[in-house]
Amino acid sequence: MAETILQLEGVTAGYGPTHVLRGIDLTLARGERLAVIGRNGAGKTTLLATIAGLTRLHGGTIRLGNRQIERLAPYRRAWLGLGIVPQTRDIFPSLTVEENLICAMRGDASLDEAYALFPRLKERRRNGGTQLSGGEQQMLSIARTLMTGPEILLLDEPLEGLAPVICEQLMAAFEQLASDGRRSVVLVEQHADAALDFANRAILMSNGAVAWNGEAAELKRRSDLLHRHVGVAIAE
Ligand SMILES: Nc1ncnc2c1ncn2[C@@H]1O[C@H](COP(=O)(O)OP(=O)(O)OP(=O)(O)O)[C@@H](O)[C@H]1O
Repeated sequence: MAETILQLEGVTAGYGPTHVLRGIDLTLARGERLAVIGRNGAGKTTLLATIAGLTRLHGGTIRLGNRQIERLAPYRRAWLGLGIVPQTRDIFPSLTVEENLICAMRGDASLDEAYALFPRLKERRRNGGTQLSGGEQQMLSIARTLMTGPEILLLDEPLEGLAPVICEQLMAAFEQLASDGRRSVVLVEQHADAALDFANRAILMSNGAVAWNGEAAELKRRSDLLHRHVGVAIAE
């Protein structure tokens, strides 16, 4: 059985005094691809943000490998191998593409690898952050997180608002990133069909809790669950 790389137990978290996550238990194995599915406001972003240390933790534990990390600052979690690509992308608009990448670079990360994954970024390397299309900004946000050398990549709705052709390119890049089985990927996505095709495991979130946890392929067949928790049916 693959080694457990991330484990949440009884995690309750939110913003200030507000509780959004209510007792989350979750494990992630090395090389696993986990899809996180749920309606707007279910707590998907809050789950990723809590793993990355960006919310107020009210209770529970988070282990990364054999370390307990729930009290560590976000930058220390990043050093330990957690990389988050936020829904807001958060690229530095006054820096060029290359400068955005260089300022995140750690260890043996290389620009060549980032450019091999997203050749479009190489073409745009001297452009400022504000001169990029939405798809290019998303590629930059992903590539910049990769410069930190994450073992776990947390992707928050990376396809949101992007044209189908760009979505296909991004999904192909995720496939490539997960293909050697060393990196784990957690993908929060409204496009449940694309997320479930990519993932091997999935959770359904509802009202700040995990309502279902199992094989992604099984969830794809469970149109009753998808209907109830997401309001969509996936074409056969
Ligand atoms: N900064 C914040 N301060 C207070 N409450 C927040 C904050 N961010 C989110 N919330 C609340 O937390 C709940 C969960 O939000 P969250 O963004 O995690 O949901 P989500 O499943 O990611 O939804 P979406 O698909 O719309 O992004 C919502 O009720 C939301 O209003």
